[in-house]
Parts: sequence; structure tokens; C-alpha cells
Amino acid sequence: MKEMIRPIEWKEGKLYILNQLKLPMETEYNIKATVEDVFNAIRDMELRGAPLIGIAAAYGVYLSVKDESFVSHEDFMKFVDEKALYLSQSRPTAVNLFWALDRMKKRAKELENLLIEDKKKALLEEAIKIHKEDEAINRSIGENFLKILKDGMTIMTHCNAGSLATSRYGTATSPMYLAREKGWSFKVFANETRPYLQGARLTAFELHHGGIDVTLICDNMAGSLMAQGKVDAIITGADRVAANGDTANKIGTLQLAVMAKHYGVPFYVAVPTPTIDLSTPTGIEIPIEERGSHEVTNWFGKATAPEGIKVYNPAFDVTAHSLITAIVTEKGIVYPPYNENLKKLFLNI
Ligand SMILES: CSC[C@H]1O[C@H](OP(=O)(O)O)[C@H](O)[C@@H]1O
Repeated sequence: MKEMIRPIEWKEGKLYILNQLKLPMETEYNIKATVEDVFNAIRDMELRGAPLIGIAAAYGVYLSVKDESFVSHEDFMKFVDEKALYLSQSRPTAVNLFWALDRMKKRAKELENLLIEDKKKALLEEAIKIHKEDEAINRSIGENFLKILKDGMTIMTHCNAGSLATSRYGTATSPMYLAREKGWSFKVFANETRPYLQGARLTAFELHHGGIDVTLICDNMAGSLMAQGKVDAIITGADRVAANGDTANKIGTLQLAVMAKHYGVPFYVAVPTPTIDLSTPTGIEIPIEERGSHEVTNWFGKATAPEGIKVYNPAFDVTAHSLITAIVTEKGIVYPPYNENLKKLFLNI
């Protein structure tokens, strides 16, 4: 199997980001040298995907201090807090962004007795740790999925929760890559995922690159395939799972889950534990990002709607916990009742 495409790399003291806006036609890596570069890359979706956003933001915190001088630890902490707050305003829904920023701030606080240059080095080490841990998390999610999936299944997925949304195997795609490593043969339906086409531009691209049997479909074809009994399971990623299991994910996920319930298709959410936000009680409290109208009225440069037309463009929707068969994490498979069982993931037992 070909090496997976890496959306982010820390190499020779520089942060390289794959510009996902250019995929699938061009594979262009750009160096991000400042915290502003990272903010813009997240906001403009040059990089996207909940776990990847968190990893990039962690490097962004390091880049913010890299060339600065500080007169005291308080001065250092004030600066780190300011830059973390700045980065937190890049996109509102993926909780991994806030999780990673909180972790970098916590690490910074612990560095009181270090010299400034050693503080900086420790922050870079923390960002690299977050990056590397994600790779292990991806693999564990895949391994847990393979306990409930079977060779030969046909799986539908939505948006991109793949290697282009994480450090390596992806979350929803992790079982697909691991199954291939085991010699299993999953077939995958990738929903194109309007308006930003993460499914067509990214998931179809990366799975095809990885030698996986993937078929691209328009979002409005999903129900028909389920009605024909051609879908054995649906697996999506998530941007934030609330304490009761309500899950925010790419717009279009909710309707997939409703149809899956109707047709008796198991609906799984692939979730690294940093995506679970126990401080958010239900899906109602999850902030849903609304993006610009151009993403709906233009097809990557070509107008497909009347000039000035009103547009509603929420980037995410919330799938009620009652529609989710199981939430598969790196720590294990969580079944309902989610308000009880999600908590157990965080008990150090
Ligand atoms: C591995 S979770 C990725 C998650 O993020 C995507 O959103 P976006 O492309 O806008 O960052 C989508 O909701 C995926 O499921």
C-alpha cells in the first residue's frame, strides 16, 4: 500500500502544510512560519479536519513564541495566552482546536523554572507529542472498528475524516486502511459532500491513492443505495461529541443518520477522545460554523447560482445520540447510554 499522504509535517525546524484547497489537482506544501500563517490556514481551510486543526494550532502556539523575547515567566504566559486566544478564533466547531490550545497553555504554565529558550523548546516538543499521539490514536480507532466490521462489507462515509484530516490513518478511514493491511476487501461509497466537496476532493482522492475500492457518489444518492440494501454500515468522523452523545459533524451527516435509522443501517462515529467534549451537555450547545456564500454559489471559481442570491451555509449539523449505533474511540467502543458511557472513557481506571 502506498504511503499515506501527510497533510502536515514538522521538518528541519519548519512547519509544512499541504494546501488542501488545491487537491485533488495539485499537491502543494507551503511553509507556515508564523502564528498568523497557521490562523489563516485553518480559517481558510487550507488545512481542515478536527484533529488536524488541533495539531496545526499546537504548532501555531510554538511559532508564536519562537522568535520572541520575554522578561519573565508572567510575560511569557501572557503572550502564550494571547496567541492561544487568537488561534481559538479561527474556527468555532471542532473542539480539538480548543483541546490542543488548552494543552499547550497547560504545558507552558509548567515551564516556570526553565530559561526562555528551554521554554520554547518544551512547547515545540509538546506540539510534536500531540502530532505523534494522534497517529497512535488513529490506529487504535481502526483496530477497534475491525472488532465490529467484517471483511467484504460496503461502507459509506461522508466528508473527509481521513489521513487528510489527521496525522495519518484518519478516523473514519482508519478501519479502511487497516483492513487493507489485513488483506480484507471493504468497498467504500464516498459522498461528495457539498458544498466544499471534502468527499470528492479529499476522501475519494486519498482512498483511491491508497488502493481502496472507493466509489464517489453525490450526497443525494445515499438514500437510494441504502434502500437497495447496498450499504452495510456508515462511518463518519466528528468535530465535537457532546456529553450525551449528540455529535456535530459535516453538514449532511444528520440526514444520513436519519436514513440509516429508517433502513436499519448501523451508523458509527469514529472519534478520538479529544473530540469528546464533556463540558458541552448536548448538541444544542455546540457552536455551528456558518461559512461564506461563495462556497455554495460557486463551484471552485465557476458561478452556479444567481449573483446576490441569499445563501444559508452551515458547515456542520448535529446528529442526535439516538441515531448513533456506537461511538468508536481509541480507548474502546462506546454504546448507549452515552451520557453514562462516554464519561467512563475519562476515568483513569
Ligand atoms: C477526523 S474528523 C474530520 C471532520 O472535520 C470535517 O470538517 P471540515 O472539513 O469542515 O474541517 C468533517 O466534519 C469531518 O468529519
